[in-house]
Parts: sequence; structure tokens; C-alpha cells
Amino acid sequence: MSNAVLIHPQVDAGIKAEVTGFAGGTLTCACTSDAVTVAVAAQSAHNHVCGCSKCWKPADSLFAQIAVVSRDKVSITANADKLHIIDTNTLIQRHACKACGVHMIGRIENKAHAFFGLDFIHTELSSETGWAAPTFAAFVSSIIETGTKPEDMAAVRAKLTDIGLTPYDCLAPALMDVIATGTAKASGILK
Ligand SMILES: N[C@@H](CCC(=O)N[C@@H](CSCO)C(=O)NCC(=O)O)C(=O)O
Ligand SMILES: [Zn+2]
Ligand SMILES: [Zn+2]
Repeated sequence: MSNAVLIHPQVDAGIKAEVTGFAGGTLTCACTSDAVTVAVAAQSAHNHVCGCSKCWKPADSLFAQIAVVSRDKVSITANADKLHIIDTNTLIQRHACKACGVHMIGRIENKAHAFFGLDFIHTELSSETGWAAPTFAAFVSSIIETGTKPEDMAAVRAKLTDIGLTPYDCLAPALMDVIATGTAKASGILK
């Protein structure tokens, strides 16, 4: 790995602070004509960088930046016909632009999952400033699956820690607790 560890353009040059009262914006894919647009009518939550192989990453980024928002605040406002679901078998159904490959929304259709009702979004696709800042790094070890050398992981984790994004190899504890709570309620273990 080169001297500089690059995580994601939204964090490498300093993480922008969220703006109080910010209430959403428009996500636009990378197409220079007939771009897909998605209106998001709320601030995002749980923004994080994700190292998994499934989330969309900008070119040369080790991580994706991804957040959630209530699905009832999300609407596709232009060129919806360019979207396709990359894999209908995954929990998060990622609707990507067929032309440029950018993921516009990741929707959970499984009503039994604790995250049902949330859409995953990449807020960097919006030109508005004020979105919630990323607060942790998820699925860090997963970057090995897409080519990072195991011996480079210490430097990656050190960089993440240095910029204030605590590295986890799954989601952060609060979100793992939400998922486990949903599972325990579904099984009846937790009333
Ligand atoms: N090692 C795998 C991990 C993939 C994975 O489990 N990704 C997480 C995080 S995505 C956003 O934080 C997940 O919940 N995936 C569910 C899904 O994608 O449907 C890999 O790297 O592929
Ligand atoms: Zn596109
Ligand atoms: Zn991911």
C-alpha cells in the first residue's frame, strides 16, 4: 500500500460537519445525460463508511459511505427506468443505474428484519451540504475480499481511528444490538 491510505473522498479531506435542521436533498447518479434522481426529504442517520464488497464505492476508494433514511421519505424523481436491482437475493436490494453503475437506493423488503422501513443511501450523490457525518467504519476486514492485503489492515485501521471513525468488522454495537433485538423478539425470547 502507498504511504497515504485513502478511505473515501468524503472523509480524506476532513469530515464535514452536519448542519442542524438539514432536511434532505437530491441524489443524482453519475450519468451526464438523463441522470437518475432521488429526492430524500429527511436528514440521514447512522452514516458510516463500509468496507463490504456489496456497497457502491467511488473509483479508488477502499470504502463506501452509506447511511439510512426512512423509506417513506425517499422518491425516485427522474429516469427510474434506468434502475435495476443488482441482486434480489440480498437483504439490501440495491437499485443501481444500469448506465453508470451508481447505487441510488438500497431497500429492505423483508418485513421481518429490524431494518425494514429503512433505505440505504449514499449522501455524497447530493450537492447539498449538511448531511449527517459518518461516525464509524463498518465491515473493515471485508476490504480484504476485494483485494486489500491482510498486512495492510493495521495501517487502514490506524487511519480510520485517526480520523475518528472507529473500525468494526461488522456494524457498530448500537446497530448490532438493534438487529439482535429484532431477532430475539421474532423468536419470542424477548418480550
Ligand atoms: N464480507 C461481506 C459482508 C457483506 C455484508 O454483510 N454487508 C453488510 C453491510 S452493508 C451496509 O452497511 C450488510 O448488512 N449486508 C446486507 C446486504 O448486503 O444485503 C462482503 O464484503 O461481501
Ligand atoms: Zn447513471
Ligand atoms: Zn456495505
